[in-house]
Amino acid sequence: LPPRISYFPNFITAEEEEFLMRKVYDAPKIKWTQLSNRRLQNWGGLPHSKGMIQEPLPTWLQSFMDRITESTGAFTATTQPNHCLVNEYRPGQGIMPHEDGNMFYPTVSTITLGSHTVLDFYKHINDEDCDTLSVEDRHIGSVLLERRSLVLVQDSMYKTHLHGIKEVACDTLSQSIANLDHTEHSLGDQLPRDTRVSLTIRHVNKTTNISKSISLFGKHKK
Ligand SMILES: O=C(O)CCC(=O)C(=O)O
Ligand SMILES: [Fe+2]
Repeated sequence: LPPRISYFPNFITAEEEEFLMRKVYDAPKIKWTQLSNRRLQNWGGLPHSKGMIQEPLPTWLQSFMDRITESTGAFTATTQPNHCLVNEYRPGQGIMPHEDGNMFYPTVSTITLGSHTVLDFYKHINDEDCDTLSVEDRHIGSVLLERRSLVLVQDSMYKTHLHGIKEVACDTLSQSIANLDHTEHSLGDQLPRDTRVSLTIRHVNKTTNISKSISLFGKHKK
């Protein structure tokens, strides 16, 4: 795959995985947003092009975000992760190919809990010679995300490629899995999916606080 993807198997222990799962499922029901093909939780504020109104992150989450910063060097002093999106996928659920966009620093880090998945990468639809190709013809490779792993997607893989997860209940590992040698699995393995919870940890470029945002949205008249 083009630069760059970094894969860290067993980034967290089984106990830490259980701890994080418990924290996610202990969150109040109102914290969940139900989409047609998955559920999600937002931590740190709602990303918005005018600036994310920052909310304090719980310490259980902040400590894992700090570990990513300290152990990977993927974020700089001024681009510390400040946002976490929790996605829950049941077997057969996924996410359409998309780009994460310029609200975020061009690094995304994802911790996978509960089940593996396969993250697929595609050439961008705006690429020359690409506009006539089908989605499958634009597929350039995939990464197997095992439970407890961390993956970093940076640079051109972030900026000029799309990523997505197929809506299947079982993955058959093919040649297109770029990190197969760094996993516990082999070519041809069939891996049924269980419920997967992912923590997508990013730096939101533009942030604001509540008083700044009130004036930003024009409600603050003197
Ligand atoms: O669940 C994942 O690993 C990917 C989530 C994702 O791409 C997103 O929320 O933008
Ligand atoms: Fe994404």
